Amino acid sequence: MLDVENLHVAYGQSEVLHGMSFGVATNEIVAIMGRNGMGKTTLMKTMMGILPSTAGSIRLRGEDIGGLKSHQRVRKGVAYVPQGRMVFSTMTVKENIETGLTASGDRKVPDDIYELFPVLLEMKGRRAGNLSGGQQQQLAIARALATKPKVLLLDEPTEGIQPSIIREMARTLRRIRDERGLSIVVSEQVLSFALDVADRVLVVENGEIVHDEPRAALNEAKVARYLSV
Ligand SMILES: Nc1ncnc2c1ncn2[C@@H]1O[C@H](COP(=O)(O)OP(=O)(O)OP(=O)(O)O)[C@@H](O)[C@H]1O
Repeated sequence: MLDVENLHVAYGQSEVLHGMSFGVATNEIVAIMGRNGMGKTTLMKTMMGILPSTAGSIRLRGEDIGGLKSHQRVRKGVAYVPQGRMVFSTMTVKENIETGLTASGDRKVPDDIYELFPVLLEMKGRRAGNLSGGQQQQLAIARALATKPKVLLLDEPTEGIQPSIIREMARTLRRIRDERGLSIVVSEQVLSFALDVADRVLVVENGEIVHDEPRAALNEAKVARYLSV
């Protein structure tokens, strides 16, 4: 579904991704793990077209999308839940979700989005800024799903969220994958969440992928060592 090959990204003269390659299959959930500053956000932003790459390719179902602008990538089926959620705090919950509809062409928020996140239906008239962190994360995911994506990118969705909600989020993401046949790429520092949610775990260290293993065969101790400072 998604193929990243030899991706290089730099801020000015300083290269931070040094030739990353990986693929994500249809229906697969891949967790990209790594400590702060290792390049996860840079990778996510580059896949979404927010940052340019200096070399390499990004293909969606074989089509090179690396030259497209973000909004064009959304129309091709890539959706993004940024770090820190970035909901529009003065807009209502419903209005936030509706911003995703321009890409799908739907005129109203599909019922199945509120079925996934009943709390958003309850709160659809409230300003997003008044929601809790966990509710805002659900809203950011709902907004992304409103674009009807094939690939969902989430940047550190568990950041600042309490453990019970983190477990629920893992279940919800697997349900989204099962029901919609999506591919999901999630960057993460919390190993227990990655183990709950992912089919495959990659580790990024200093802008390179240093570990890539299916969940079922994962050497947890080795991954934990990469994550410890
Ligand atoms: N705007 C920028 N200008 C210059 N360097 C940057 C910029 N943004 C990030 N970097 C550097 O790029 C490297 C990768 O940062 P990135 O934010 O991608 O890491 P990360 O793994 O997502 O970390 P975090 O978990 O803190 O988000 C770091 O060394 C960081 O200092």
